[in-house]
Amino acid sequence: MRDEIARTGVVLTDIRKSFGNLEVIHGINLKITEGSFVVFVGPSGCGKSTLLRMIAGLEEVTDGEIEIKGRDVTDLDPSERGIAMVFQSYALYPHMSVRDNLGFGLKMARTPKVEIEARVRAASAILKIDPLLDRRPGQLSGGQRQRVAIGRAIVRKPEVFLFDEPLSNLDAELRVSMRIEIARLHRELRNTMIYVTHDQTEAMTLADKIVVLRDGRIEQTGSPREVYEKPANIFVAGFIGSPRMNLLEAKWAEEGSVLLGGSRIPVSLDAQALSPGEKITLGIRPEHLFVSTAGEAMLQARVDFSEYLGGTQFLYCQTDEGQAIIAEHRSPVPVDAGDTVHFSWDGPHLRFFDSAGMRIEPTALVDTLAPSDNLTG
Ligand SMILES: Nc1ncnc2c1ncn2[C@@H]1O[C@H](COP(=O)(O)OP(=O)(O)OP(=O)(O)O)[C@@H](O)[C@H]1O
Repeated sequence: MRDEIARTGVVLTDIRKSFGNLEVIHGINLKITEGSFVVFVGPSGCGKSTLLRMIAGLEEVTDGEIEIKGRDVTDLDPSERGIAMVFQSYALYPHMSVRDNLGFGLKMARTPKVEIEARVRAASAILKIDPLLDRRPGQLSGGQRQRVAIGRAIVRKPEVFLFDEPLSNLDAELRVSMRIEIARLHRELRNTMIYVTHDQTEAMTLADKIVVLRDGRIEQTGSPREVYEKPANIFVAGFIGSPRMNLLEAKWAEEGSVLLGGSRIPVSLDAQALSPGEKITLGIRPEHLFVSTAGEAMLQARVDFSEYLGGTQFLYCQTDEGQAIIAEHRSPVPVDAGDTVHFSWDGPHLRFFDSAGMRIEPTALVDTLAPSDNLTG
């Protein structure tokens, strides 16, 4: 028990938030291991920023408790919580030099001058911003400003770093390099980091654990591999991954087969809870659909659009039954808009969801996999 408390960076217990009469966070429970990198993702308005701001103390909780490193901080001021937050807007003081921006929070906390200087030096060395220390924010590029904003968080030596879409004002190339810097920073500092983003790649590459939110509730928490390979439900399956997982409406036929359109397709699913004729959704990722011959195909579709991206090609198709599917086509065989294509897949890549949208664990399938093939991440 003691060990668990020591290792727990942040604990949210039954967190609720209302604005006026409108409840937007509906009882969130989450344990964040100390030193881990947790990313909140979800559609616009699902409550990512509100949750982060409540952890920061910038927003009051309506109900529930927040603990940081075993200490109840629910009613503490932001400055007393041991957190530092990095915003999308950088929030730097325009009239101060970078050096003064970095040291300002410490100065306000009456930290001795030598200590401030030492911490500013250490942070600027970590972020390689030494040559910028005497400039003002207006004389910096977007990436440099964000580096200063991160530096300002580092000098405070927080227990927990909170990032609210820190890279979304940067252009694509800079986002990639800053993303790598943030990953490096986490590896060096080993602090707990909680990060809100819209960007799938940031979530997948930075997170130890992804928290998928929808409408103020957690849909799933898991490693990037878990949420990608074993989505808990149709919502997560459709949200994680770009392009999204194909979700095909089908009917359970009998043990070992489903009806997809007019065809009976063999599946390795031991679903005793399903009865013949019951609706079932098949999930298959674009990269797992491959162009095959008519004889072995599971699916026939017409290509509406084709996007050629060099290393790969996305085919946007309609099945004969009018279901939209996206396939990632990597073979050298050319496929163009207007073509009719036969698709197939390997059974283990298929995911199954019941009529309530929850994933059905393919027990029979898992039992027959070798341990090294198991999908737990
Ligand atoms: N100050 C506020 N007053 C009233 N409603 C608010 C306030 N702040 C947020 N909300 C509402 O709370 C819900 C969650 O908002 P929040 O900003 O946390 O979502 P988000 O997931 O961060 O969205 P986005 O990805 O668009 O930034 C939304 O419905 C939003 O309209």
